[in-house]
Amino acid sequence: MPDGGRPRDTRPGVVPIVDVSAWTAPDAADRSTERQAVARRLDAVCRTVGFAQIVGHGVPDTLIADMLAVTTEFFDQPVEEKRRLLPPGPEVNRGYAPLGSEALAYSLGAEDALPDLFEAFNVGVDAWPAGDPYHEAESHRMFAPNLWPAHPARMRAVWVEYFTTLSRLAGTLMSAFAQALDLPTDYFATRTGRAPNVMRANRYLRHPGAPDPAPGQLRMGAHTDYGACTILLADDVPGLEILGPDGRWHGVRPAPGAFIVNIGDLLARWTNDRWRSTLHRVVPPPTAEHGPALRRSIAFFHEGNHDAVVECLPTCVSADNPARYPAETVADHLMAKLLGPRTLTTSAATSTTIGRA
Ligand SMILES: O=C(O)CCC(=O)C(=O)O
Ligand SMILES: [Fe+2]
Repeated sequence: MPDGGRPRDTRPGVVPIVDVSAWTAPDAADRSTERQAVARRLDAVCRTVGFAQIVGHGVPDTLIADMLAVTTEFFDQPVEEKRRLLPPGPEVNRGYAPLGSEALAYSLGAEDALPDLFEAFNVGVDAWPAGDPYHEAESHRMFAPNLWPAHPARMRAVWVEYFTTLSRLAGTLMSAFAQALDLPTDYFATRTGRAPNVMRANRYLRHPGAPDPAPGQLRMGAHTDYGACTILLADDVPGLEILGPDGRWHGVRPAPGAFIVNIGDLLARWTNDRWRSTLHRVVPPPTAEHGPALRRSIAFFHEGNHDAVVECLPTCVSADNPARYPAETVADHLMAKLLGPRTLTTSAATSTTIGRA
Protein backbone atom coordinates (compact mmCIF):
# COMPACT_ATOMS: atom_id res chain seq x y z
CA MET A 1 0.00 0.00 0.00
CA PRO A 2 1.26 3.48 -0.80
CA ASP A 3 1.43 5.05 2.66
CA GLY A 4 2.77 2.62 5.22
CA GLY A 5 -0.11 0.15 5.36
CA ARG A 6 -3.04 2.55 5.70
CA PRO A 7 -5.86 1.77 3.29
CA ARG A 8 -5.77 3.84 0.14
CA ASP A 9 -8.36 6.63 0.01
CA THR A 10 -10.89 5.30 -2.46
CA ARG A 11 -13.08 8.39 -2.97
CA PRO A 12 -15.54 8.63 -4.69
CA GLY A 13 -16.10 5.02 -3.62
CA VAL A 14 -19.64 3.86 -4.28
CA VAL A 15 -20.98 7.37 -4.88
CA PRO A 16 -20.11 8.42 -8.45
CA ILE A 17 -19.15 11.96 -9.38
CA VAL A 18 -21.50 13.60 -11.89
CA ASP A 19 -20.60 16.90 -13.55
CA VAL A 20 -23.86 18.80 -14.11
CA SER A 21 -22.35 21.94 -15.67
CA ALA A 22 -24.14 21.24 -18.98
CA TRP A 23 -27.37 21.98 -17.03
CA THR A 24 -26.17 24.82 -14.79
CA ALA A 25 -23.78 26.86 -16.97
CA PRO A 26 -24.91 30.14 -18.58
CA ASP A 27 -24.65 28.48 -22.03
CA ALA A 28 -26.65 25.40 -20.93
CA ALA A 29 -29.31 26.11 -23.58
CA ASP A 30 -26.72 25.39 -26.32
CA ARG A 31 -25.54 22.09 -24.85
CA SER A 32 -28.47 19.74 -25.47
CA THR A 33 -26.33 16.72 -26.43
CA GLU A 34 -24.27 17.04 -23.25
CA ARG A 35 -27.41 17.65 -21.19
CA GLN A 36 -28.89 14.41 -22.49
CA ALA A 37 -25.68 12.51 -21.62
CA VAL A 38 -25.86 13.88 -18.06
CA ALA A 39 -29.54 12.89 -17.81
CA ARG A 40 -28.69 9.32 -18.86
CA ARG A 41 -25.87 9.16 -16.30
CA LEU A 42 -28.16 10.46 -13.55
CA ASP A 43 -30.72 7.78 -14.42
CA ALA A 44 -28.05 5.07 -14.14
CA VAL A 45 -26.79 6.40 -10.78
CA CYS A 46 -30.28 6.92 -9.33
CA ARG A 47 -31.32 3.38 -10.33
CA THR A 48 -28.37 1.75 -8.62
CA VAL A 49 -26.91 3.88 -5.82
CA GLY A 50 -29.44 6.70 -5.25
CA PHE A 51 -26.54 8.98 -4.28
CA ALA A 52 -24.30 11.12 -6.52
CA GLN A 53 -21.54 13.62 -5.93
CA ILE A 54 -22.45 16.67 -7.95
CA VAL A 55 -19.72 18.93 -9.35
CA GLY A 56 -20.13 21.78 -11.83
CA HIS A 57 -23.07 22.96 -9.70
CA GLY A 58 -22.16 26.64 -9.98
CA VAL A 59 -22.61 27.51 -6.27
CA PRO A 60 -19.81 29.98 -5.42
CA ASP A 61 -17.06 28.77 -3.03
CA THR A 62 -17.33 32.08 -1.15
CA LEU A 63 -21.02 31.47 -0.34
CA ILE A 64 -20.24 27.95 0.89
CA ALA A 65 -17.39 29.28 3.06
CA ASP A 66 -19.70 31.98 4.51
CA MET A 67 -22.37 29.37 5.30
CA LEU A 68 -19.91 27.18 7.16
CA ALA A 69 -18.47 30.19 9.03
CA VAL A 70 -21.80 31.63 10.31
CA THR A 71 -23.13 28.17 11.13
CA THR A 72 -20.02 27.32 13.16
CA GLU A 73 -20.40 30.63 15.01
CA PHE A 74 -24.03 29.81 15.75
CA PHE A 75 -23.31 26.33 17.14
CA ASP A 76 -20.34 27.61 19.19
CA GLN A 77 -22.71 29.65 21.39
CA PRO A 78 -23.68 28.34 24.85
CA VAL A 79 -26.51 25.81 24.69
CA GLU A 80 -28.80 28.12 26.73
CA GLU A 81 -28.57 30.69 23.92
CA LYS A 82 -29.47 28.08 21.30
CA ARG A 83 -32.35 26.76 23.42
CA ARG A 84 -34.07 30.15 23.05
CA LEU A 85 -34.81 28.96 19.50
CA LEU A 86 -36.77 25.80 20.39
CA PRO A 87 -39.85 25.48 18.11
CA PRO A 88 -43.40 25.78 19.54
CA GLY A 89 -44.18 22.10 18.76
CA PRO A 90 -42.84 19.02 16.95
CA GLU A 91 -44.84 19.77 13.78
CA VAL A 92 -42.85 22.98 13.33
CA ASN A 93 -39.49 21.98 11.83
CA ARG A 94 -37.77 25.24 12.69
CA GLY A 95 -35.06 26.48 15.02
CA TYR A 96 -32.86 24.48 17.33
CA ALA A 97 -32.92 20.72 17.93
CA PRO A 98 -30.69 19.99 20.97
CA LEU A 99 -28.29 17.04 21.15
CA GLY A 100 -30.25 13.83 21.78
CA SER A 101 -33.72 15.30 21.13
CA GLU A 102 -34.40 13.23 18.00
CA ALA A 103 -33.91 9.68 16.72
CA LEU A 104 -34.22 9.25 12.95
CA ALA A 105 -34.78 5.49 13.24
CA TYR A 106 -38.41 6.23 14.24
CA SER A 107 -39.03 7.63 10.73
CA LEU A 108 -38.69 4.08 9.38
CA GLY A 109 -41.16 2.65 11.88
CA ALA A 110 -38.75 1.60 14.67
CA GLU A 111 -40.59 1.01 17.95
CA ASP A 112 -37.68 1.82 20.20
CA ALA A 113 -34.47 3.70 19.46
CA LEU A 114 -31.66 5.42 21.32
CA PRO A 115 -31.42 9.20 20.82
CA ASP A 116 -29.18 10.35 17.98
CA LEU A 117 -25.94 12.19 18.79
CA PHE A 118 -26.44 15.37 16.77
CA GLU A 119 -27.68 18.87 17.33
CA ALA A 120 -29.32 20.77 14.48
CA PHE A 121 -30.75 24.07 13.32
CA ASN A 122 -33.61 24.18 10.79
CA VAL A 123 -35.12 26.84 8.58
CA GLY A 124 -37.76 26.88 5.87
CA VAL A 125 -38.97 29.28 3.19
CA ASP A 126 -38.36 32.76 4.68
CA ALA A 127 -40.92 34.87 2.79
CA TRP A 128 -43.79 34.61 0.30
CA PRO A 129 -46.29 36.99 -1.30
CA ALA A 130 -48.50 38.43 1.48
CA GLY A 131 -51.82 36.63 1.84
CA ASP A 132 -51.03 33.96 -0.76
CA PRO A 133 -53.54 31.15 -0.03
CA TYR A 134 -51.18 28.28 -0.93
CA HIS A 135 -48.62 29.44 1.63
CA GLU A 136 -51.15 30.62 4.25
CA ALA A 137 -52.73 27.14 4.30
CA GLU A 138 -49.50 25.79 5.85
CA SER A 139 -48.33 28.90 7.76
CA HIS A 140 -48.83 27.02 11.07
CA ARG A 141 -46.64 24.11 10.01
CA MET A 142 -44.72 23.68 6.76
CA PHE A 143 -44.44 27.43 6.13
CA ALA A 144 -44.13 28.40 9.83
CA PRO A 145 -42.00 31.49 10.52
CA ASN A 146 -38.28 30.93 10.86
CA LEU A 147 -36.64 31.32 14.28
CA TRP A 148 -33.51 33.33 13.61
CA PRO A 149 -30.81 33.80 16.24
CA ALA A 150 -29.66 37.29 17.29
CA HIS A 151 -26.06 36.09 16.81
CA PRO A 152 -24.31 35.88 14.46
CA ALA A 153 -25.95 39.00 13.01
CA ARG A 154 -25.18 37.84 9.44
CA MET A 155 -26.82 34.45 9.91
CA ARG A 156 -30.18 35.26 8.30
CA ALA A 157 -28.70 37.05 5.25
CA VAL A 158 -26.19 34.28 4.51
CA TRP A 159 -28.66 31.44 5.11
CA VAL A 160 -31.35 33.04 2.94
CA GLU A 161 -28.86 33.58 0.11
CA TYR A 162 -27.66 29.98 0.30
CA PHE A 163 -31.26 28.68 0.61
CA THR A 164 -32.27 30.68 -2.48
CA THR A 165 -29.23 29.48 -4.43
CA LEU A 166 -29.87 25.84 -3.52
CA SER A 167 -33.59 26.16 -4.36
CA ARG A 168 -32.53 27.22 -7.85
CA LEU A 169 -30.03 24.36 -8.13
CA ALA A 170 -32.71 21.92 -6.95
CA GLY A 171 -35.04 23.20 -9.67
CA THR A 172 -32.32 22.63 -12.28
CA LEU A 173 -31.69 19.11 -10.97
CA MET A 174 -35.43 18.38 -11.15
CA SER A 175 -35.37 19.41 -14.84
CA ALA A 176 -32.48 17.02 -15.46
CA PHE A 177 -34.30 14.30 -13.50
CA ALA A 178 -37.44 14.85 -15.59
CA GLN A 179 -35.43 14.40 -18.79
CA ALA A 180 -33.79 11.30 -17.28
CA LEU A 181 -37.30 9.90 -16.76
CA ASP A 182 -38.34 10.67 -20.37
CA LEU A 183 -40.67 13.45 -19.25
CA PRO A 184 -40.81 17.10 -20.38
CA THR A 185 -38.10 19.05 -18.52
CA ASP A 186 -40.70 21.24 -16.77
CA TYR A 187 -42.70 18.23 -15.53
CA PHE A 188 -41.80 18.76 -11.86
CA ALA A 189 -42.08 22.56 -11.91
CA THR A 190 -45.79 22.51 -11.05
CA ARG A 191 -45.28 19.74 -8.49
CA THR A 192 -42.17 20.97 -6.63
CA GLY A 193 -41.73 24.61 -7.69
CA ARG A 194 -43.33 26.05 -4.51
CA ALA A 195 -42.29 23.30 -2.12
CA PRO A 196 -41.90 23.82 1.65
CA ASN A 197 -38.15 23.18 1.37
CA VAL A 198 -36.16 22.82 4.59
CA MET A 199 -32.53 23.44 5.30
CA ARG A 200 -30.90 21.81 8.28
CA ALA A 201 -27.41 22.20 9.71
CA ASN A 202 -26.20 19.21 11.71
CA ARG A 203 -23.33 19.29 14.15
CA TYR A 204 -21.79 16.14 15.57
CA LEU A 205 -19.30 16.76 18.35
CA ARG A 206 -17.85 14.60 21.09
CA HIS A 207 -18.11 16.80 24.18
CA PRO A 208 -15.27 16.53 26.69
CA GLY A 209 -16.18 14.10 29.46
CA ALA A 210 -19.31 12.83 27.68
CA PRO A 211 -19.90 9.07 28.04
CA ASP A 212 -19.18 6.85 25.06
CA PRO A 213 -22.21 6.14 22.87
CA ALA A 214 -24.34 3.22 24.10
CA PRO A 215 -23.97 0.03 22.01
CA GLY A 216 -25.77 0.67 18.73
CA GLN A 217 -26.23 4.40 19.34
CA LEU A 218 -25.54 6.45 16.21
CA ARG A 219 -24.71 10.03 15.42
CA MET A 220 -27.76 9.86 13.13
CA GLY A 221 -29.92 6.75 12.88
CA ALA A 222 -30.51 4.99 9.55
CA HIS A 223 -33.20 6.68 7.50
CA THR A 224 -34.26 7.59 3.99
CA ASP A 225 -34.83 11.27 3.25
CA TYR A 226 -38.50 12.15 2.96
CA GLY A 227 -38.63 14.62 0.06
CA ALA A 228 -37.78 14.70 -3.65
CA CYS A 229 -34.01 15.04 -3.33
CA THR A 230 -31.43 16.30 -0.84
CA ILE A 231 -28.37 18.45 -1.55
CA LEU A 232 -25.83 17.89 1.21
CA LEU A 233 -22.73 19.89 2.02
CA ALA A 234 -20.57 17.85 4.40
CA ASP A 235 -17.15 17.98 5.98
CA ASP A 236 -14.72 15.45 4.61
CA VAL A 237 -14.82 13.64 7.95
CA PRO A 238 -15.78 9.95 8.21
CA GLY A 239 -19.22 9.04 9.52
CA LEU A 240 -21.77 9.14 6.70
CA GLU A 241 -22.57 5.67 5.39
CA ILE A 242 -25.02 4.52 2.74
CA LEU A 243 -26.51 1.10 2.19
CA GLY A 244 -25.09 0.14 -1.20
CA PRO A 245 -26.71 -1.94 -3.94
CA ASP A 246 -24.65 -4.85 -2.57
CA GLY A 247 -26.54 -4.67 0.75
CA ARG A 248 -23.49 -3.44 2.70
CA TRP A 249 -22.78 -0.14 4.43
CA HIS A 250 -20.23 2.04 2.63
CA GLY A 251 -18.53 5.16 3.98
CA VAL A 252 -18.99 8.31 1.90
CA ARG A 253 -16.35 11.05 1.81
CA PRO A 254 -17.21 14.06 -0.35
CA ALA A 255 -14.78 15.00 -3.11
CA PRO A 256 -13.47 18.59 -2.88
CA GLY A 257 -16.15 21.07 -3.96
CA ALA A 258 -18.82 18.40 -4.47
CA PHE A 259 -22.34 18.31 -3.07
CA ILE A 260 -23.74 14.92 -2.17
CA VAL A 261 -27.17 14.62 -3.83
CA ASN A 262 -29.52 11.82 -2.94
CA ILE A 263 -32.96 10.70 -4.03
CA GLY A 264 -35.68 10.90 -1.37
CA ASP A 265 -38.94 9.04 -0.84
CA LEU A 266 -41.04 11.27 -3.10
CA LEU A 267 -38.93 10.45 -6.16
CA ALA A 268 -38.87 6.76 -5.19
CA ARG A 269 -42.68 6.86 -5.06
CA TRP A 270 -43.01 8.87 -8.28
CA THR A 271 -40.70 6.44 -10.09
CA ASN A 272 -42.23 3.28 -8.58
CA ASP A 273 -38.79 2.48 -7.09
CA ARG A 274 -36.96 2.73 -10.43
CA TRP A 275 -34.92 5.22 -8.39
CA ARG A 276 -33.76 4.33 -4.91
CA SER A 277 -34.41 6.35 -1.78
CA THR A 278 -31.24 4.98 -0.25
CA LEU A 279 -30.84 4.24 3.45
CA HIS A 280 -28.08 6.21 5.11
CA ARG A 281 -26.78 6.91 8.62
CA VAL A 282 -23.96 8.64 10.46
CA VAL A 283 -21.83 6.42 12.68
CA PRO A 284 -19.84 7.66 15.69
CA PRO A 285 -16.04 7.75 15.57
CA PRO A 286 -14.21 4.81 17.12
CA THR A 287 -14.15 5.26 20.91
CA ALA A 288 -10.36 4.74 20.92
CA GLU A 289 -9.99 7.89 18.79
CA HIS A 290 -9.43 10.99 20.92
CA GLY A 291 -10.60 14.55 20.41
CA PRO A 292 -13.93 16.14 19.55
CA ALA A 293 -14.35 14.34 16.18
CA LEU A 294 -16.25 17.35 14.86
CA ARG A 295 -18.37 16.71 11.77
CA ARG A 296 -20.57 19.37 10.15
CA SER A 297 -23.18 18.97 7.47
CA ILE A 298 -25.84 21.19 5.92
CA ALA A 299 -28.71 19.41 4.21
CA PHE A 300 -31.05 21.19 1.80
CA PHE A 301 -34.21 19.10 1.53
CA HIS A 302 -36.11 19.75 -1.70
CA GLU A 303 -39.68 18.68 -1.04
CA GLY A 304 -42.81 18.66 -3.22
CA ASN A 305 -45.60 21.25 -3.17
CA HIS A 306 -47.59 20.44 -0.02
CA ASP A 307 -50.80 19.89 -1.99
CA ALA A 308 -49.23 17.82 -4.82
CA VAL A 309 -50.56 14.27 -5.01
CA VAL A 310 -47.64 11.90 -5.51
CA GLU A 311 -48.51 8.94 -7.66
CA CYS A 312 -46.58 6.74 -10.03
CA LEU A 313 -45.28 8.54 -13.15
CA PRO A 314 -46.72 7.42 -16.50
CA THR A 315 -43.22 6.39 -17.65
CA CYS A 316 -42.68 4.13 -14.61
CA VAL A 317 -45.78 1.93 -14.55
CA SER A 318 -46.95 -0.89 -16.82
CA ALA A 319 -49.03 -4.06 -16.68
CA ASP A 320 -45.90 -5.99 -15.58
CA ASN A 321 -44.87 -3.32 -13.12
CA PRO A 322 -47.97 -2.08 -11.28
CA ALA A 323 -47.86 0.89 -8.90
CA ARG A 324 -46.34 -0.08 -5.54
CA TYR A 325 -47.44 2.91 -3.49
CA PRO A 326 -50.83 4.51 -2.91
CA ALA A 327 -51.30 8.08 -4.13
CA GLU A 328 -50.72 10.48 -1.23
CA THR A 329 -50.29 14.23 -0.80
CA VAL A 330 -46.81 15.52 -0.07
CA ALA A 331 -48.09 17.10 3.18
CA ASP A 332 -49.43 13.78 4.49
CA HIS A 333 -46.21 11.93 3.66
CA LEU A 334 -43.85 14.56 5.07
CA MET A 335 -45.77 15.15 8.30
CA ALA A 336 -46.10 11.41 9.01
CA LYS A 337 -42.33 11.01 8.51
CA LEU A 338 -41.32 14.09 10.47
CA LEU A 339 -43.33 13.51 13.63
CA GLY A 340 -41.83 10.10 14.56
CA PRO A 341 -38.23 11.23 15.10
CA ARG A 342 -39.30 14.53 16.69
CA THR A 343 -41.66 12.97 19.24
CA LEU A 344 -39.52 9.81 19.71
CA THR A 345 -42.45 7.63 18.65
CA THR A 346 -43.02 5.20 15.77
CA SER A 347 -43.81 6.92 12.49
CA ALA A 348 -46.91 5.81 10.60
CA ALA A 349 -45.49 6.89 7.22
CA THR A 350 -45.19 4.52 4.28
CA SER A 351 -41.60 3.31 4.04
CA THR A 352 -39.77 3.00 0.72
CA THR A 353 -37.43 0.34 2.14
CA ILE A 354 -39.86 -2.56 2.46
CA GLY A 355 -38.67 -5.63 0.59
CA ARG A 356 -35.20 -4.19 0.14
CA ALA A 357 -31.88 -5.21 1.57
O1 LIG B 1 -24.60 14.51 8.28
C1 LIG B 1 -24.69 13.84 7.25
O2 LIG B 1 -23.73 13.59 6.54
C2 LIG B 1 -26.02 13.27 6.84
C3 LIG B 1 -27.18 14.09 7.27
C4 LIG B 1 -28.49 13.51 6.86
O3 LIG B 1 -28.59 12.42 6.36
C5 LIG B 1 -29.72 14.29 7.05
O4 LIG B 1 -29.67 15.39 7.65
O5 LIG B 1 -30.79 13.80 6.59
FE1 LIG C 1 -30.55 12.09 5.48
